[in-house]
Amino acid sequence: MPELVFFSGTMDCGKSTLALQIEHNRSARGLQGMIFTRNDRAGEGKLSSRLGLVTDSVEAGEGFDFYAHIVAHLSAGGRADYVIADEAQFLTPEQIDQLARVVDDLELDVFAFGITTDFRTKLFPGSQRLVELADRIEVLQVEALCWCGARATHNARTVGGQMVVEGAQVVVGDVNQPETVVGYEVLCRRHHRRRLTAAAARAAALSPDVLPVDPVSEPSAGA
Ligand SMILES: Nc1ncnc2c1ncn2[C@@H]1O[C@H](COP(=O)(O)OP(=O)(O)O)[C@@H](O)[C@H]1O
Ligand SMILES: Cc1cn([C@H]2C[C@H](O)[C@@H](COP(=O)(O)O)O2)c(=O)[nH]c1=O
Repeated sequence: MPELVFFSGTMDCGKSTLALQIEHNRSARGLQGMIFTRNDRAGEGKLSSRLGLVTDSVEAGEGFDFYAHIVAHLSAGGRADYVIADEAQFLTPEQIDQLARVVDDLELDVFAFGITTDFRTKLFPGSQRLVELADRIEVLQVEALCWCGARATHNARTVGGQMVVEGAQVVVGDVNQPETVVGYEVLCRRHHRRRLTAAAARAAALSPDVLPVDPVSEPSAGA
């Protein structure tokens, strides 16, 4: 039975790598995939992983119709055994509906990859629709880690090195960026709530305000 599967996780947890592995394993067995992305950091029409792998893809922009595109491809004698859609958080809810129709009416597996929530911890519309429609939601097994060592569950955005919680939902970018540009950092919920990035935690640790109090000079309880 064909499925719509949503592989979700934070930024930098290996989603695009897994998409490329699924593509590799299936094409090695003679299957033909159709690969789509939107706003990949490597540029238009590319699906890229931080491990250095990259493949060509079809750029699924704002008005792109997945169902019509795939039907046209098949009608022209093309072959398609499965579909991969990376950066699926950027797709519109209508486009996710089209992907569900590809599964149900064209009987193709669709593997969608994306982050669930944005830097404000709000669902992306495309991810929300995937959660609503997917046959299966898979959380990536290689967990990204917060600076404290806990599993990272949230994405923080930094501007000038400071964590922000206001701004446009979509700003293409990456983790481990210099302070001068918009960057991202994955955090556990506790530290996302406290707006404590790795840099903020380092700064707080160095601040005299939080240095351990010398018990000798500390006034006694009753004083
Ligand atoms: N130099 C490296 N050596 C080993 N693994 C790496 C290296 N750089 C990145 N990775 C792995 O790649 C993952 C990011 O993969 P990627 O597919 O680009 O993530 P996503 O698409 O989820 O943002 C990291 O979590 C890490 O596991
Ligand atoms: C949290 C968040 C992320 N983005 C952008 C930043 C990247 O270009 C992609 C995520 O890519 P990845 O392969 O999963 O690392 O999404 C954004 O536009 N808005 C956000 O809130």
